[in-house]
Amino acid sequence: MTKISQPQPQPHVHADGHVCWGHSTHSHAHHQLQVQNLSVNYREIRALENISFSTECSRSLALIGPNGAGKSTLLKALAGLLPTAKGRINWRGKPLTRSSHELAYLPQRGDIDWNFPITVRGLVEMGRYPNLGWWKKYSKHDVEIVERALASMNLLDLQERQISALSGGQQQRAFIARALAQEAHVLLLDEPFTGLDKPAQETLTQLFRELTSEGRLLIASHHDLQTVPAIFDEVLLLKRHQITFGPTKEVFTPENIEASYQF
Ligand SMILES: Nc1ncnc2c1ncn2[C@@H]1O[C@H](COP(=O)(O)OP(=O)(O)OP(=O)(O)O)[C@@H](O)[C@H]1O
Repeated sequence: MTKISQPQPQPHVHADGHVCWGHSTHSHAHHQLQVQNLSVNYREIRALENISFSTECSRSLALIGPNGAGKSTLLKALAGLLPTAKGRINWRGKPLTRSSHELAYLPQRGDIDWNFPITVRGLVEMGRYPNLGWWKKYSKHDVEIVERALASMNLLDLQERQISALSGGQQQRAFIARALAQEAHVLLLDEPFTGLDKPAQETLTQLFRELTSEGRLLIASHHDLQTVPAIFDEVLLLKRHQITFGPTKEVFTPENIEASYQF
């Protein structure tokens, strides 16, 4: 059987200078994520009510709000891990589904079993699973992509190490490398900065810049209000319902923060 080689996703520059990550076969419109009137329930409890926003490739969006505001719920709904009670989630004009290879979800650190016996390389190779054919055999192309993902996260020296034997920052990098190996366009990250020391936070901030500059869309829940303007260009303030959404410079104001946290 002949394997038909897939075109590789890569950054594309639009006529207006905007960069989008993806395949050359994708439409030339900016890759947009549109969330319309989204509500999510846990059984009879409504966790999110009427969320609407629209963002696109090359952006980094922070989900901000107090404990229980619905940040993780929104990320899980975007990842297709929770059913929506109402509303729509569209990516590039079509409903976003869990099976989309273009989307990678990184759970909260506490939700990951760090003692699971797997090496860094094994974890990153898992990122290729959705892209493999039914015969589940790695091609040279898959190996190259795994190598590239390990290299870009500076993990080549640690690739044979068990994930349980990494520092918090290294573990975070290993999970992001898995998302890169998946060649995901949209990265959904649940509290990626939590538990990282200052140097690791700075490295992750720099990595965010690199990922958005090559046209990916990053959406992350975030607790440290001080660092929001330096890391994220858009903000969605939540308290089960939507307080506000927009560019950080415009909507990340003391009034809106207070409305969300009710200090
Ligand atoms: N599995 C579940 N079953 C029932 N209710 C849940 C479940 N998971 C979360 N909830 C509830 O949904 C609401 C939103 O929770 P969510 O975890 O999305 O908040 P969050 O903003 O991520 O909070 P935190 O900052 O504490 O991580 C909370 O009231 C929470 O108790």
